[in-house]
Amino acid sequence: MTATVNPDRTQWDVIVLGGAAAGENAAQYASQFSGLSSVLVESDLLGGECSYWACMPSKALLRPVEVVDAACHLPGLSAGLDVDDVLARRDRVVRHLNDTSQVNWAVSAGIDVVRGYGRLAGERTIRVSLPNGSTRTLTARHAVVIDTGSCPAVPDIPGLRSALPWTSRDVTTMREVPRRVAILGGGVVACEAATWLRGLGAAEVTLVHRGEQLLGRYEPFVGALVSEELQERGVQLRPRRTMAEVRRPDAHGTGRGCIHGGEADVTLDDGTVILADEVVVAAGRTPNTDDIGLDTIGLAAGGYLAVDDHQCVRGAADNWLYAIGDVCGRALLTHMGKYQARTAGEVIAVRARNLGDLPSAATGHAGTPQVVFTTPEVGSAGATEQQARDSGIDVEVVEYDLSALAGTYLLRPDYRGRAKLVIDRATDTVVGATFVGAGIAELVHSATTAIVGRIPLSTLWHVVPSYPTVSEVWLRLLETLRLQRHAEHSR
Ligand SMILES: Cc1cc2nc3c(=O)[nH]c(=O)nc-3n(C[C@H](O)[C@H](O)[C@H](O)COP(=O)(O)OP(=O)(O)OC[C@H]3O[C@@H](n4cnc5c(N)ncnc54)[C@H](O)[C@@H]3O)c2cc1C
Ligand SMILES: NC(=O)c1ccc[n+]([C@@H]2O[C@H](COP(=O)([O-])OP(=O)(O)OC[C@H]3O[C@@H](n4cnc5c(N)ncnc54)[C@H](O)[C@@H]3O)[C@@H](O)[C@H]2O)c1
Repeated sequence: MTATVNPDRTQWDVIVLGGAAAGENAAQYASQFSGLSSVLVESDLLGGECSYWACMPSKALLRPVEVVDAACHLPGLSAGLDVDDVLARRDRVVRHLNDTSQVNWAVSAGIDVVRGYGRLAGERTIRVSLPNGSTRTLTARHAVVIDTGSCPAVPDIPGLRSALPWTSRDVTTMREVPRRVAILGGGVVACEAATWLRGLGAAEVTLVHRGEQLLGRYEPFVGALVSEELQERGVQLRPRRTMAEVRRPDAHGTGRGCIHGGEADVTLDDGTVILADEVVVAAGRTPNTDDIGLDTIGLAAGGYLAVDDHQCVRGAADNWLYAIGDVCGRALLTHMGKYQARTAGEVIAVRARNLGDLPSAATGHAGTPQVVFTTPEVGSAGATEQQARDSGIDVEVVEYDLSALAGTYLLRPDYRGRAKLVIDRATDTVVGATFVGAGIAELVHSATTAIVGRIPLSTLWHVVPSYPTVSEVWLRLLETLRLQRHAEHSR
């Protein structure tokens, strides 16, 4: 949809470059109660990666797989899925790649939208290449916010690029399910994609990753449990490996989400060959900063934009330049980008109107939550044990087998899962929590609350979980800790 903005207007108080959900939040929070005017400059769909090619379509594909899995493990039930219907629902979830409702929201919030590709052209100035080939120069009275996001990193492996592999955009918008898939990567995108590809009928799915364990940024038991379950579902794992060469003589561009040509021969670095109908690259992200005019303000292109806790870009004088979302590299998650955006928007309003104290995004990052929607789910908040130790915390840990709860037994009799808390002995508060298992996604917010709220364990004892729910793990963890401490003191 084309937004109607006076074509002769050149100045706003705030310009947001990149109109993902975070950019929308930054514009909203800067303008809402301050009277500041704001404009979003967007080259593609308003709403960004999350709405159309990442979080929303991936979760739309994963949910039916999870429901079938849950039903198949509950005696008395059975379930099946219709792939065409699942893909059709995914298309509805991404609104058939139409951003009209997002543009309508922006207009109703008093935020202007300019369609085109923007680049910095000096301080507080954005030059936009418009779809009709002309350019338009916009200036900001107060601030420019960069929310240009990230794109898939494609490693420099011989033959990989010319094989036209699928990236996250193809695998989330897939129109057909390849029979044999070779995935490069062992992180969140790779594990989630393997789950839905296999769940939707791919016969052979192989994950090739260079780490010791899948999901290597989490507590070690996470990768072990997810690997076990993926393997039981027939996914082949190739840890400590990479692709040495990809040969696909008949690669051709058939469109996003369609199989990009003929068979691919994927040779691994140990010489084994995998035959695949599609190759998926899920090997991390690259920030979109290589072509946004950073050189015009003396900043280097290509890297993440380092920011302070007001989301102000380091190295740009006078607090006019902010960065939010993936591009600042703090946490590549939609909800954290939106948190950074709310902070940046309020900081801009406070600075423009001399309103006093500046909000900071430090506190929320200490509890950074994430849910990985594999089967089983993985949920975490705050630090892992290793991260806490590395930051100098005197750490105490406690773990609990989630299958021992009445709540999880009722979910499924063969429940498998684990929970772990990382505790700061000095303050007797939780600084990190990790859960793996079915139905743990909604537990994560309780952990985030405990961490960000620095709730002492002595108070957590009075936060009584309902019976029989998975939340009872909180009580069991405290009881296990109590036993541990008793044993420690009696030694
Ligand atoms: C497959 C997948 C699944 C994911 N699932 C989840 C999940 O479940 N939960 C979660 O929290 N996170 C998830 N993520 C991560 C999440 O998608 C990203 O963290 C989030 O989308 C980043 O948002 P952003 O604001 O940085 O920008 P993006 O969403 O990357 O959007 C940037 C926008 O800027 C525009 N743009 C870029 N350059 C310019 C320019 N020069 N001029 C004008 N416009 C420009 C782009 O067109 C785009 O619209 C997932 C990621 C992937 C790949
Ligand atoms: N549910 C969610 O919250 C969700 C879902 C998807 C993505 N995301 C976010 O998107 C971001 C990107 O995810 P991702 O999985 O692409 O990246 P990642 O950085 O999490 O994982 C990259 C993986 O690729 C492997 N790898 C990289 N280069 C390789 C090579 N040459 N050979 C073999 N293996 C290689 C790494 O070892 C790692 O396992 C993450 O930060 C994640 O937080 C979040």
